[in-house]
Amino acid sequence: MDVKNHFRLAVIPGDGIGEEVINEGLRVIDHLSKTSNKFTFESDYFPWGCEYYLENGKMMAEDGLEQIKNHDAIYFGAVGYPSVPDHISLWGLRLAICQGFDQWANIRPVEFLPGIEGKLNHPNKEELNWVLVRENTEGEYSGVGGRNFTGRGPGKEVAVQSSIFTEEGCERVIRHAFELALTRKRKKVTSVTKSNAQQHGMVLWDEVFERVSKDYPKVETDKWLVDAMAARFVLHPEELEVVVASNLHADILSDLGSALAGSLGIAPSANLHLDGRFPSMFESVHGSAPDIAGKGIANPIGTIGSAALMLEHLGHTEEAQLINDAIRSTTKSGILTADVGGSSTTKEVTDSIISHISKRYAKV
Ligand SMILES: NC(=O)c1ccc[n+]([C@@H]2O[C@H](COP(=O)([O-])OP(=O)(O)OC[C@H]3O[C@@H](n4cnc5c(N)ncnc54)[C@H](O)[C@@H]3O)[C@@H](O)[C@H]2O)c1
Ligand SMILES: O=C(O)C[C@@H](O)C(=O)O
Ligand SMILES: [K+]
Ligand SMILES: [Mn+2]
Repeated sequence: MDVKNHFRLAVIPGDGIGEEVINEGLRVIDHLSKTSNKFTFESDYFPWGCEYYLENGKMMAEDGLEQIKNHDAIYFGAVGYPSVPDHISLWGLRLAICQGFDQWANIRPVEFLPGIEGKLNHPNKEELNWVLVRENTEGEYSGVGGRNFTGRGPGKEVAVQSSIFTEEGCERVIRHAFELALTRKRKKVTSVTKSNAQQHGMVLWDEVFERVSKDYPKVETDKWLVDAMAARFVLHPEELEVVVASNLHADILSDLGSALAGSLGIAPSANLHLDGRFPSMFESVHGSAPDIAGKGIANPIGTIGSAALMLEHLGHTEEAQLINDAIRSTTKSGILTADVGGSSTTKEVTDSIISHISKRYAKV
């Protein structure tokens, strides 16, 4: 994407800790804007989510997509709260945006930050980093299916939940994984499916992977069934570089990856639409964490890291790097929230990240 020196963000804090962490992310972006002088931005807030649903009967405004389609990017907190069924909240907001704006590549890096113990027993943890590329518009999230169409009585209900895999949908995300691999030190793409059991859609995926891989002779390839891949995340993470998988498989593997690295709270993500028609959306991998909401202890790193992905997407690679460096300096110095073994608050972690950004500019 071209460099945007001024951009408009659509900010959707959503529910639970979504609101808490998005404010921290905005504080970081605002500070960086002022200290770097490289970009300016304005943000429009959209108060959509479960509270909005309880008042209005829908998760976002009727013309919600229309209202945000011309923004340069969407900065998203998290959606979902026990007051609303999860499938209503997810379909009404996150999926409405990801699918409505054809954000077909969900990029989910897994990084091992210094000072965070993590849950992985590996000799070279700090050298590990891989990225999951999640298909983000179809597959198991097609939404196709239904209930009760047999008219059978209580205790005999039937539900159908179908997946849709299209050749074009598979190809664009697989191709993107190869392009991403070309930009990395180790050029390797691993494809994940469950084509032994899912003999239609996932066999199509495998065939497309095979075909696309021929266009990238310099990229090493590998393919695994998802169950074995879950084990491989734990046993041989050094073999992972770019991992491309379906919507549901990559969803599950991304939580596993972030837990291995220490916590769900540290994982960033980018929901990319790369065809120029709609904005992309940047959000943490985690959800609204109702169990810790309102306590001021949520880890803001996933959301702040997502701001770095957003700046990179908007052409500000150096500033994105500064955020990532400041995150690393902060974790290294032991300023950590409880989920990663510390006792700092959400705000204290952000303050530290901001102060590390300031230090970098003081040196220049
Ligand atoms: N993209 C999204 O907006 C998104 C992602 C996942 C879940 N959800 C929704 O969020 C709600 C809660 O889902 P869940 O409990 O399965 O997943 P969750 O990610 O919200 O929480 C899982 C566990 O991780 C912890 N955790 C998550 N983020 C954290 C952070 N930043 N700092 C510290 N700890 C953190 C939580 O406290 C909880 O114990 C549901 O409604 C679900 O549908 C939304
Ligand atoms: O799968 C989803 O879309 C919800 C959530 O688990 C996520 O990872 O974004
Ligand atoms: K999120
Ligand atoms: Mn998830």
